[in-house]
Amino acid sequence: MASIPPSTITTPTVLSAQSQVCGGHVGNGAAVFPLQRNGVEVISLPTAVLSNHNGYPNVGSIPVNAQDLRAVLRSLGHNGFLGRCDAVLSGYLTETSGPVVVDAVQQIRARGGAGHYLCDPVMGDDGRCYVSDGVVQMMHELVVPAADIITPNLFELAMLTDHPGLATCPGPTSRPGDTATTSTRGDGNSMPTCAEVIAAARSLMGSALMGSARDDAEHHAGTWHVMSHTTGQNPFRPRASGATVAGPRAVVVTSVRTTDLPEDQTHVMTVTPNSAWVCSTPTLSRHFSGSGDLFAALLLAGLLHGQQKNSDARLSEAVARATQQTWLVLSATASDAPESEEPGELALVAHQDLLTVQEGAATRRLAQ
Ligand SMILES: Nc1ncnc2c1ncn2[C@@H]1O[C@H](COP(=O)(O)OP(=O)(O)O)[C@@H](O)[C@H]1O
Ligand SMILES: Cc1ncc(COP(=O)(O)O)c(C=O)c1O
Repeated sequence: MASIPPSTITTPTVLSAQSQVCGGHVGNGAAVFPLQRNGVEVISLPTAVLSNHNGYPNVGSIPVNAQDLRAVLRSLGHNGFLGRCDAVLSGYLTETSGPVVVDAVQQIRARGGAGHYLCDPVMGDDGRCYVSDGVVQMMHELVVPAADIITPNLFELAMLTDHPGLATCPGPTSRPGDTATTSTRGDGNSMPTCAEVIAAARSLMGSALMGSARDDAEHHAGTWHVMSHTTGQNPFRPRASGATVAGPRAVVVTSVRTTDLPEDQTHVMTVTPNSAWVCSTPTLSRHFSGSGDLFAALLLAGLLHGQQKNSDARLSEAVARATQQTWLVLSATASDAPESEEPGELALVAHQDLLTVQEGAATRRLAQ
C-alpha cells in the first residue's frame, strides 16, 4: 500500500487515544465526531474497548494489550498517518496503554511533526478515584510531564498535586466498568480558593514555568498554529528529538468550585505561567458521562484553528468557545429528557450544529 501523500489542505490531524465504546458517547465516542465536525481529521486509537460507559449496570469489554497497540502504531507510522499528526489528544489511559501513547507523542515529535499533546488526565471526579494506584503514578510521573496542556477536573488536579487546600485522593477504588466507591479522605466537598487552584496548577508546570519568559508569546503563538502542511515549513521551534517536556505549559481546570467564585455557576479555570482566567456558565442539574471528553476535544479543535497570534489570547478564546459549545450540547441533551433516570448519553448527533458555535462563554481575567 502506498503511503499517504503530504497534506496540501488546511485540515489538521489529531491522534486521539481514548477508550472506545460500542454504544454511546464517552472517550473517543465523545471526541471523534466533535473533532471531525470542527474540521479535524482523526486517527482514533482505543486504549480500552467497552460495550458502553460505566454508568450502566452491565459493561462488556474486549482486552487491549500493549503489543497490539504498538503494532497498530507501527503500521500507522509506516503508512504515513503519524507523520501527518499535528497534535495528540489523550483521555482514559491504562497502565498498558499510557506508556505506548507517550511513546507515540515522542515518535511524532521526533519525526518533525508538531507533536503537541493535550492530555485529559482521566482518574476520577467528585471525590471518587476510579483508576488504579499504578495509573495515578503513571499520570503523575510519565504522562502529565510529557503534555503541553492538561485538562484535569478539580479532583484530578488535587490527585496530581496533593496541594494544600485541595481535596486529596485516597488511591484506587475501581476502574471504568466497575462501580466507583466514595473516597475516605477527599470528600469532594472541601473548597479551595482561586489562588490555591492557581498555585496547584502552576506546581505542575516545571520547566515550562521556569522558562516562561523565554517561551512566551511568539513561540507559544506558533505552538498551535497549523501551518506546516500548507507552507511546507515548520514555524515552531523544534523540540530535541525524543525530548520530554517537564510539565505542561497550561492547565485548564474543569468543574472548578472555590470559596470565592459564584456557587450557582460552573467554572473552568485556565492557568498559564503568567496568567489565569475563569470562564463561567450556569450549572445544569444533570451530569452526563463524556462531558470532559467532549470539552477536551472541542478545546483542541479550537486551538488548532485559532487565529490569535498571542498564545494566551488563543488559549483563552479556545477555552471560552469550548466551554460554551459543551454547555450548549449538555443543556440541549438535558432538555430532551429532563426527568430521565437513565444513565443518559450526550446527544451529539441530534445537536451537532451546537458543536460549531463560534461564541464564547463569559471570561474573566484573574488577578494572579
Ligand atoms: N452539570 C453541568 N453544568 C454545567 N456545565 C457542565 C456540567 N457538567 C459538565 N459541564 C461542563 O463540562 C466541562 C467538563 O466536565 P467535567 O465533568 O468537569 O469533566 P470530567 O468528565 O473530565 O470530570 C465542565 O468544566 C463544564 O464546563
Ligand atoms: C468507559 C468510560 N466510562 C466513563 C467515562 C467517564 O467520562 P466522564 O469523566 O466524562 O464522566 C469514561 C471517560 O473516558 C470512560 O472511558
